[in-house]
Amino acid sequence: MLTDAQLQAKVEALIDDNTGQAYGPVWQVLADNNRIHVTLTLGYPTQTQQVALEAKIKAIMADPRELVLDIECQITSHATQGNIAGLKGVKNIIAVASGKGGVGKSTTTVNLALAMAKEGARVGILDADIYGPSQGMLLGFAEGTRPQVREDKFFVPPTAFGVQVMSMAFLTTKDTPVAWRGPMVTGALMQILTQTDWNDLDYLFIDMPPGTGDIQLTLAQKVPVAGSVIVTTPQDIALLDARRGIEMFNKVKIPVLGVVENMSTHICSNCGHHEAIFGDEGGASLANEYNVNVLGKLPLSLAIREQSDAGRPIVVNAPESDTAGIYQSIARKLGATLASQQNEQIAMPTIGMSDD
Ligand SMILES: Nc1ncnc2c1ncn2[C@@H]1O[C@H](COP(=O)(O)OP(=O)(O)OP(=O)(O)O)[C@@H](O)[C@H]1O
Repeated sequence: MLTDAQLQAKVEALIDDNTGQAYGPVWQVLADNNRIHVTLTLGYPTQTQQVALEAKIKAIMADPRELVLDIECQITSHATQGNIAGLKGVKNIIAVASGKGGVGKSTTTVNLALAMAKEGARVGILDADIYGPSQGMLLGFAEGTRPQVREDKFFVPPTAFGVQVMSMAFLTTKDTPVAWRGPMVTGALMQILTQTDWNDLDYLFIDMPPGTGDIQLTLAQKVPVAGSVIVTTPQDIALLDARRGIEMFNKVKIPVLGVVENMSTHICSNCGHHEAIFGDEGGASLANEYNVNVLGKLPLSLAIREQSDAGRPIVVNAPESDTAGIYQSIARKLGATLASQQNEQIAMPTIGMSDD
């Protein structure tokens, strides 16, 4: 039988799919004659990998004793740009942005947020896409949904599939935002952000307005963000726009945690053939140029659109599908990338609603 130290060395050398590197000393192994108890402590959630990881550990240990694996997740709060005050009730804000409209930013945000929740994190979504708020529809909220207001002071975010959600659309009529100009939009969004009673979130995803204009820049300066994700399609023009997105975040010193390439291949619904109709590897060349990772690639898929339109995004509607698996993998990589930033927020004041 292997000793604890030998078992420990084996698990430490295992490669973490989410980082591409060996796990290292994040394990605790305690074995007796019948049982090997392994505890893995990570800075990001990875609940959906439990079964696969157990199988991997069993295979490398080749030991007849019973294996018990506990995965513990300790998500810390990461520094914000310029160390601006964080948001009460939220450990990390992740901005999801695109250089231009219609590339699937909202669809990606909702599926990523739901995937992160499935991995075991506490998650929220703020729909800041003021001119086309769609999170309410994507999550199946009835039209006219309004948040509760507690003590005349703060909004209680409605929840869908365990995710806390706030949207300007919950507070306005259909025509309101169109008439607003930039400063009103950013003012209103900051107000919603800080006056919502976010309940103990590990990650708050912000569905940013598309583009890289004044509104986006102001938000990127004011919202206390831990990291950003750029959604792009492989077409050249979208890539050009995505560059502006990356440059905007670089300018305000928000880490770009990765690029998600959406609608990257078309899967024929008759024969299952994959075709890169918008070209290949666009996201990868963008990521190389700016030294950021491609977190994953989503196919152009009828199921993604249909299930989004029906208010049940694919991650909850078809959790066993290959596509849902891609979102899960992206969510884990995103969490792992943020955790690897090693820039923990140290006892900073927070902004937001307080009870006094
Ligand atoms: N991978 C995909 N496969 C098929 N359809 C998709 C995919 N991603 C998004 N869509 C569809 O494309 C349309 C635009 O997506 P979405 O609203 O998410 O884009 P957006 O970038 O947020 O747009 P906007 O600029 O309006 O905010 C939607 O109808 C959505 O269902």
